[in-house]
Amino acid sequence: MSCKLALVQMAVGASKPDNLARASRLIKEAASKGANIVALPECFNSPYGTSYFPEYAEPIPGPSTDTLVKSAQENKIYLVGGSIPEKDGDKIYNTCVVFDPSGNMIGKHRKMHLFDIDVPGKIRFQESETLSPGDDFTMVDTPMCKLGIGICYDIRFAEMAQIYAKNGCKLLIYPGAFNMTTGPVHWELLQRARALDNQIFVATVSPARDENASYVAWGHSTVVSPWGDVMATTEHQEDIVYVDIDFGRLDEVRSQIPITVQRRNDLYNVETTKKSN
Ligand SMILES: O=C(O)CCC(=O)C(=O)O
Repeated sequence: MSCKLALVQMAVGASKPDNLARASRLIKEAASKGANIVALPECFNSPYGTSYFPEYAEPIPGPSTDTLVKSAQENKIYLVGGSIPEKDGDKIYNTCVVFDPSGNMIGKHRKMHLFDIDVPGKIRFQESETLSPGDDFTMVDTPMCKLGIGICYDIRFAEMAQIYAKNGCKLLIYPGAFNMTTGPVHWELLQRARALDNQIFVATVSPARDENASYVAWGHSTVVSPWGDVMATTEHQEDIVYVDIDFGRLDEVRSQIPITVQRRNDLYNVETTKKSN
């Protein structure tokens, strides 16, 4: 089984209609090059920042997801819709919605781990000032593979990726927007770690860098293989990263270095503690 994955590293600005139009145009371009799974970056319809989230937030379904439905249908692709600030009652979430080629919503992930960090003199960011965390793992079945979805800071939590891998996900997609402090050292390292630990494919999709934005994104959307090597990547400008994924590679790596069956689950185990709803 194989797929052609496209990561749309798009420029995001202050105008929501412009962001939506740009996303639609780039999704179409990716599909015209043969991609059957297309992924957008975190916060693709809004600048990234806690003061912007309440202003740009909208319900799901809403205008932004309506645009995504149309793009998925018109281009007959699986669409991992980056993320948008989602308004639900008096709460706002950072949410990724996944559509099938008929435009059906087949997954909805609310960022589980909020990006609250403080690196003195470098970066302080507190998503929890305006966002609430989601409480659900998001695994999506496609004919090509089961996908696991996380958003940005979620990638720092190894347990989440382990639970996805344990449940049969072969490709993890993290729309994300690292920054100029953590990006250079942590962005690629984290995705290679998640890929190598779990022997799965990992993809990250960033917005393009805007030096004038209040939050400057690192860029470097990337795909890593189960062997831990970078299969495809880019710099920080607007770009589309393409990669052909052969899921047979995953079985190959797992049989060569069989850590998945060598785990000492008699001594330790990673599992969800979430009670079912
Ligand atoms: O973990 C990091 O360094 C960056 C995370 C981030 O930017 C986010 O979660 O949106």
